[in-house]
Amino acid sequence: MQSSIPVSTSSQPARLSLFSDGKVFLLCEGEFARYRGSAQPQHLQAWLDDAFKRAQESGVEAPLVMGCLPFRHTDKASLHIPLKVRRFSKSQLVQLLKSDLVKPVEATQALAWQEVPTKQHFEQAVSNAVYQLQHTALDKVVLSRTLQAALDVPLCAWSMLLQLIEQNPHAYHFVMQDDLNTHWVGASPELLLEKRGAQVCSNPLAGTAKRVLEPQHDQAIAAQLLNSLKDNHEHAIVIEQVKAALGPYCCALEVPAAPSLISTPQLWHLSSRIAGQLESEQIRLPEVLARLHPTPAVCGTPTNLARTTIEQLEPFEREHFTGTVGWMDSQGNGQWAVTIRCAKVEADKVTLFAGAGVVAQSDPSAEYLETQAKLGTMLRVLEGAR
Ligand SMILES: C=C(O[C@@H]1C=C(C(=O)O)C=C[C@H]1O)C(=O)O
Repeated sequence: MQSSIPVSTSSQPARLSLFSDGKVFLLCEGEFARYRGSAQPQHLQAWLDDAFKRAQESGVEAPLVMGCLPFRHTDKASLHIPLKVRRFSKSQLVQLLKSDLVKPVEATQALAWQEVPTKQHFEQAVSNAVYQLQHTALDKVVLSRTLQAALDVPLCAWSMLLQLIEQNPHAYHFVMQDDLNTHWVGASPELLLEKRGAQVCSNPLAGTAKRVLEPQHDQAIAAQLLNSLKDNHEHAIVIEQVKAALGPYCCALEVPAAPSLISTPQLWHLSSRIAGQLESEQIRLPEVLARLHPTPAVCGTPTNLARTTIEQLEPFEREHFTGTVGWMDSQGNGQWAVTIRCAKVEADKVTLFAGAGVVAQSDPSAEYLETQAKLGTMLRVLEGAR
């Protein structure tokens, strides 16, 4: 069976990737094995079992798998087992980035952003979705858009990471190298799944409002979000599905009765931290991830109808955007964040992504503004990263 597993074994010390939960920063160097195969859990698990065994036999110390699982189960996963994993605190990593990893680029370039789809097409897509939400079984769908810019001078993903850490200290930061010239960089506020022994945790976010500088007005916006029927409806749909996905694996599951508020520098979100105790520690993380992903925070409900609607209405490929990014050890413990507030950085192009949950009461121009506010996380970074 070995030949059907897409394995590559190489040692390219230049390969670097990073994942953090805002406290511990895992810097991964080199590559013992790479997986560019199906994201289906049975394929993934077969590769993981084999690759971890070979890594241990070859003397890789405490091997981890790192990488991204795409939005669509039918797209390819991008995972690797690094040769070496180093753990840093935030201040240690920032120091390392400044002294070693960040290459200042002399020429600055003003990025000429192109909206894909255009504002008009995005708002039209939201209107079409609202019609379907009012007339079909569709309950919620998340529609997204991109900003794309050509690059005269390559962007340094590590320099972007440094800005992200400084501007968004409380986030899941990541830099993942997809191929030699492609990095995914971001600071996600959303935990899809964490597993430590038999303890699992998920912290879905859904329901968003843009923050303002004036503190009293900002608090009023937060209070309005907490009381908004539309946003609570969007949120409840996600919580129901996360509960249904985790429930069968757990002997105990704690779900807050109502959402609370969390903030990023730009946004308020409705948040629910769901904690569970697995019936058995042997339950495999990839299987639970596959059951959970995609939640209606990034896809919609019913899931298949939402997926079809997204394929009909979004004129670009999401690839890793709204997938999941993270790490797992050979015991199946790990952390996986939702791949949002991110950029795909290629040699000659950068793409930013953002989406918004659409329900029957949605207003197209408000959803456009919500995506614009979400794009602000990466736009702010690009102002200082070159
Ligand atoms: C899809 C994104 O965000 C998701 C959608 C949210 C919403 O609709 O309110 C909130 C957080 C995320 O789950 C994004 O940031 O691009």
